[in-house]
Amino acid sequence: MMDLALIGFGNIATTLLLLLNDTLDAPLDSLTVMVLPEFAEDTEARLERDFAGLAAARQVVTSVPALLEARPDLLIECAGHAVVKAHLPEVLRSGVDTILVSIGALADDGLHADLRAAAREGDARLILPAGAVGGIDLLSALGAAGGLEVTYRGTKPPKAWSGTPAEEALDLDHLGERAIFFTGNAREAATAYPKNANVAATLALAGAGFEATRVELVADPAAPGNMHEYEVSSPLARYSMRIENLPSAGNAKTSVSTVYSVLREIRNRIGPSAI
Ligand SMILES: NC(=O)C1=CN([C@@H]2O[C@H](COP(=O)(O)OP(=O)(O)OC[C@H]3O[C@@H](n4cnc5c(N)ncnc54)[C@H](O)[C@@H]3O)[C@@H](O)[C@H]2O)C=CC1
Ligand SMILES: O=C([O-])CC(=O)C(=O)O
Repeated sequence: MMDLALIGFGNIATTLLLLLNDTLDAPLDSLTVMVLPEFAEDTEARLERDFAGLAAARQVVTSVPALLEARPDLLIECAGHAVVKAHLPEVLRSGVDTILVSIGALADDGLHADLRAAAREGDARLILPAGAVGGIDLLSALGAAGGLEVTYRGTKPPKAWSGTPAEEALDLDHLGERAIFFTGNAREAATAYPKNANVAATLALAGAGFEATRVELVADPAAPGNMHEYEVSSPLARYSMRIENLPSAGNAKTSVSTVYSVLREIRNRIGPSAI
């Protein structure tokens, strides 16, 4: 049915494989998972324990050349910005269609250009999923007409901002009320908050670009989840969006809907129709 490869075996990857296990009509031909060497043994054990029925053949690798030997039809990057830079040019140049989840990495214009050139060279496609946000279809369509104004606000409970520069501005453990700790553009947000502002980059890429997309980041002890709100004004349409996402059990920074967005991309590639 498909030779699937993943880079990363964290929250998104493992949840995605559980979903595929539950929803695919037929097993994958093969599943190749690339992890850091220190996680190889545990990952092999987990693949055999939980995903033996998901793919006819399963293997864990620790390098891109080993991954490419499996000749995957589709690769899903769910490992982080550093992996996008270090490994995806080679993957795309080798002709492997790639779903890039850590979209904020594309705030680096040079890297984005390299990836597009690699995809052209390899006759591969670089696929950017909507991830944790919605309305990307309309935003991207309106973008073609120009004249877009986009303002985005990302609000999460304080603990989702731990380990980020928000800690320098706020006492996240004792935050009593909502606090805006970042105001700037999408490039600054995606670069400074690589695990929390991929959505800002997605909106920028689909719409008005990294400089023109205004961003506010907020910690709120009363937030019902990871919230993404944005307003769009264009000569053709105006709309606003407010999404309250359930955080992942395995990573409070990442919304569960991100995994379903990747699942949608896979299903759209293997089903008889796409939506
Ligand atoms: N586009 C979007 O809307 C969203 C994007 N994301 C991004 O997706 C990515 C994955 O998110 P999660 O699964 O929640 O994170 P996670 O931290 O649970 O998993 C990342 C995994 O990548 C692995 N990894 C790191 N470097 C590696 C390497 N060189 N080779 C192989 N594996 C490596 C880590 O060991 C870890 O298991 C993150 O970059 C996150 O910021 C998350 C949510 C929404
Ligand atoms: O944009 C990100 O990096 C992650 C995020 O906010 C979410 O998953 O809700």
